[in-house]
Amino acid sequence: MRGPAEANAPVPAAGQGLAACGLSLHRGGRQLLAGLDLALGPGELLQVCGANGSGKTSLLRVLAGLLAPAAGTLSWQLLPVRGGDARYQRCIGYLGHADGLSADLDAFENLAYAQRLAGARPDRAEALRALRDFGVDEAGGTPLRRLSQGQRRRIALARLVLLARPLWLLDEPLAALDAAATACFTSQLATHLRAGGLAVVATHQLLDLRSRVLQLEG
Ligand SMILES: Nc1ncnc2c1ncn2[C@@H]1O[C@H](COP(=O)(O)OP(=O)(O)OP(=O)(O)O)[C@@H](O)[C@H]1O
Repeated sequence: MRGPAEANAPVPAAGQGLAACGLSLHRGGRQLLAGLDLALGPGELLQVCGANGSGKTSLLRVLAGLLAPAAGTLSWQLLPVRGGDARYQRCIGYLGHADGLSADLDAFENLAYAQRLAGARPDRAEALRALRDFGVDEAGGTPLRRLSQGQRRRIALARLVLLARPLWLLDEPLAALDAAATACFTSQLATHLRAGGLAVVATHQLLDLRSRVLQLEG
């Protein structure tokens, strides 16, 4: 059942979680965001929709600290986020259009690398569980260059779950996924939210979960 997704719903007061205040952004000579406020608390999902070029990716990159807005501020857990903020970066699970995986490594090696980068000890059993959750455990030993785009996307999503960051910022997570993988991802996202995680998802295909929806007009 689709939850009550409210388009451009009123923004709750900023508090624990992610808050953006007065975000403005120009790109390619166009104003994409003008004084945007948003706040997201534990267990909340924001879906960002809009036509091609309306600014979904740009907004996610601003929220991830990868792109500086022309104006506005960002805060996380009530503290301001500054460029290159390591405290904030450790809390984000960011997945862009590109999967950010090495094509020369297999899934286990990619996941182990990601765990090491995150300062954790690689755990093959945990990696196997995450790959199994996305139905790609049997392909786990194959270099990614020999896998399909959808299989690679599944592995990138398994990495997201494995790293267990509280704030997910996801750009078109359903790209290249079939119906089974879409259902797996939706279930994993619901589990993340139930556990108090937060998520901002840019999508052309609304997820069947209780959420707020931000419609960008571009
Ligand atoms: N690197 C860049 N330099 C200059 N302008 C850019 C750059 N990347 C994007 N833009 C501009 O920003 C606008 C918004 O792009 P963005 O990728 O955020 O849109 P989007 O809503 O994610 O689109 P899509 O649905 O196609 O993924 C684009 O129309 C483009 O004009």
